Amino acid sequence: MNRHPPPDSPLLIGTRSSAMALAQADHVAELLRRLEPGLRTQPVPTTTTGDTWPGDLTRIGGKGLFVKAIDEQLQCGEADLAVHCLKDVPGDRPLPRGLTIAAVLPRADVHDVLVVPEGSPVASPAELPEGAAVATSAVRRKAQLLALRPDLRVMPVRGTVGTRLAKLDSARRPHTAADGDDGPVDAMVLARAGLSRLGLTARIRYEFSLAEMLPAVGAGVLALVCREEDDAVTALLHRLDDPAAHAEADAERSMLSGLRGHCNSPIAGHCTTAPDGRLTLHGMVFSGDGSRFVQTRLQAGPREEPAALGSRVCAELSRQGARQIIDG
Ligand SMILES: NCc1[nH]cc(CCC(=O)O)c1CC(=O)O
Repeated sequence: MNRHPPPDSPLLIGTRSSAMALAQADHVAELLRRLEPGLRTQPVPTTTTGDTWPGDLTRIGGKGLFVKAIDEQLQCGEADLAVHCLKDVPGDRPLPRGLTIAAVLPRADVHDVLVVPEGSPVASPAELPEGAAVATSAVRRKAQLLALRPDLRVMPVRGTVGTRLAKLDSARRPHTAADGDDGPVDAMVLARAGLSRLGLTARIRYEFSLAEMLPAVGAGVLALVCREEDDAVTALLHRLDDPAAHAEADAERSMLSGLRGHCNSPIAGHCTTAPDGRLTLHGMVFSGDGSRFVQTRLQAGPREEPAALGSRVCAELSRQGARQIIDG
């Protein structure tokens, strides 16, 4: 089925209105123009509940809120495709009805990085003073920070990457009860991929190794979502699909959904593709304070589907006691 008439109207790209989301939508528009030089696209920015709510996201439905509003735009025809950070797409439930991931773009860098306030001499986690405050709202990052440095005080932080950096740099910022922030911090953990999309990699002071900080499931992956019935858009987007990144994403998300990892479980997963195409999936599940964890790293069998690898890693983590650690 073709898109709603008129057929020559621009392809509408549903996106959040944050700078990172707009940059991602722009990037996809550029890729589409390279495929189809005559194609016109138009971003349709939306401010989601997740963007406007200043407090703890778990109280209003979790970080799935960022994608929910955009998915609704797609479902009701206000947008023809959406660009989602796969990391933000909930792993414990199927995509909304009628929507499909038509493509996964080549994967960006998956590493988490440490950013410090402008002028701070700190160059690594080891150089942070005893009891230093580090900002992140990701339970996965918190657990792994505490595993590295149990003395750190991990502080919640919300907002777009730009807002977070502004908070980091303003040593004395007004405290509002609603935002759950607790005064100045010594450092912040962010994803390299996000900073890179904003042209802000100069702010990176230290890159965590994968052994120090295993990434989130879907880290660095942009997923292009559209209506399943929209054959023309599905076929167009499919031409942008990166099969290796797609397979890695499928393996990681299969592990995540198997663990029924709701958005606040400290779960990390990273799948890589060997030159011969064989996938290896490393999965970890942590207790909230990082003091306990289970992990496994398994390679796919010769003809094993990515999702089957994810299930096997999930089963092995469960065998090691992942469930008890998640339920705490
Ligand atoms: N939760 C916000 C979010 N979603 C995706 C990215 C970065 C890009 C990526 O890893 O895909 C970020 C920012 C961050 O975690 O620092």
